[in-house]
Amino acid sequence: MTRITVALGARSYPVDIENGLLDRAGAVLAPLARANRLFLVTDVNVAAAQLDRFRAGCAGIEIEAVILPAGESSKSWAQLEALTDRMLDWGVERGDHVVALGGGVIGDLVGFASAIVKRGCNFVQVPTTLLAQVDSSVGGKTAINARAGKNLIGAFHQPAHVLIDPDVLDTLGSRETRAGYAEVVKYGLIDDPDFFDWCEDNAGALLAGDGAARRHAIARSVEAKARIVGEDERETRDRRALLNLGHTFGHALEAETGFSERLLHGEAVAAGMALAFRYSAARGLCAPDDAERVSRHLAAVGLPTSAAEAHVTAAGATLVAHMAHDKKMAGGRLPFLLARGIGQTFVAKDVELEDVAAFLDSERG
Ligand SMILES: NC(=O)c1ccc[n+]([C@@H]2O[C@H](COP(=O)([O-])OP(=O)(O)OC[C@H]3O[C@@H](n4cnc5c(N)ncnc54)[C@H](O)[C@@H]3O)[C@@H](O)[C@H]2O)c1
Ligand SMILES: O=C(O)C(=O)C[C@@H](O)[C@H](O)[C@H](O)COP(=O)(O)O
Ligand SMILES: [Zn+2]
Repeated sequence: MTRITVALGARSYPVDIENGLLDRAGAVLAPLARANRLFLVTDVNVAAAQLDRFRAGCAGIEIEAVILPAGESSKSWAQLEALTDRMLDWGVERGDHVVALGGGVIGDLVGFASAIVKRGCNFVQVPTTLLAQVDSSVGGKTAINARAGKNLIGAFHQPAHVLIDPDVLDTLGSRETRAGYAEVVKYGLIDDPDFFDWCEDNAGALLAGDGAARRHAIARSVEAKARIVGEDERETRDRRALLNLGHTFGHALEAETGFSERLLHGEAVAAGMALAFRYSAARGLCAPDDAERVSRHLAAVGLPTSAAEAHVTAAGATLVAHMAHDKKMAGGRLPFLLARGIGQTFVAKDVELEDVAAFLDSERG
């Protein structure tokens, strides 16, 4: 088993990565289950694909399973209200460990519900998508979407434990696997050019389900995320913001598609990263060859690399209006994650939104 610790003082926690871990989840969870009972939340697809396995792995523990609709639309006030009521009806106590079995949608929603019910109870992440295993289950960002935009209502609330079983990815669809891969590539682009090289060489194997490639990608990603979160848990030091590479553009694209299945989060991030690199090149910050290399790799695995490929035709001004709701906004200015090259992402604080709008319009031809 690989264990990576997210080092946050009293709130530190382990991220365990092991094939078949779901079948042995009870060994970790039994000591966390008050009165031998666990409250678990999942979605319909994960319930069909993995819940029986999870239950078998937790033999002897009584599991109250809440099964929600799948997809981004579950990160809503309506689902949050229904879920928190279910938790209270069940009699959840602060010391309980609520289990989030699913992708980033379930993790973000359950994490937020756990942050606010009784002013905070424990939760455990059992991520079942590539995206959730490499990114969303680690770091304690929890949220639902608001009318004004993505993840605008939420809390920082760290899980008590993260259990990653790469085998659960066997049942994940290829589109969802590809979308999660965008967040893997992100770590290479932020500050690890060797890992980007590895991605170029191994994406095919990883996406085809090769076990060694999967384990390497998951462990390297979790190590990077744990390190950055440990340095800047609440995104106040220009460090954690690096994890937002591609997200300012990406969240605007997601908002434009109404947070629907038309554009998955990872697809939006892929297009957003390609846009961030092209915008960096347009400003003379980064070599055009680097920007082309990023797009070439994302396109090679079937991810979108522009607003048009993400099926968004909106004008630059419309996309920039979505960006104005970004949580990074400070003093009326929006910091942007730009790049000086592959593995050289930085926080730029001198970007004018009008300039971004003009760049986006220039992309429309
Ligand atoms: N909190 C964070 O740090 C963070 C980081 C990245 C993304 N996110 C959020 O994560 C969300 C996207 O997460 P996602 O890509 O995991 O999407 P998701 O949770 O919607 O899962 C994608 C689809 O795969 C299905 N699924 C999940 N696991 C499966 C399995 N093992 N077998 C079969 N089907 C399975 C789900 O039912 C769903 O239909 C977005 O809302 C994004 O904002 C949060
Ligand atoms: O953990 C982080 O920090 C990230 O930025 C990870 C992102 O992949 C993730 O999508 C996150 O939810 C975006 O953060 P937000 O603060 O822009 O909502
Ligand atoms: Zn993301």
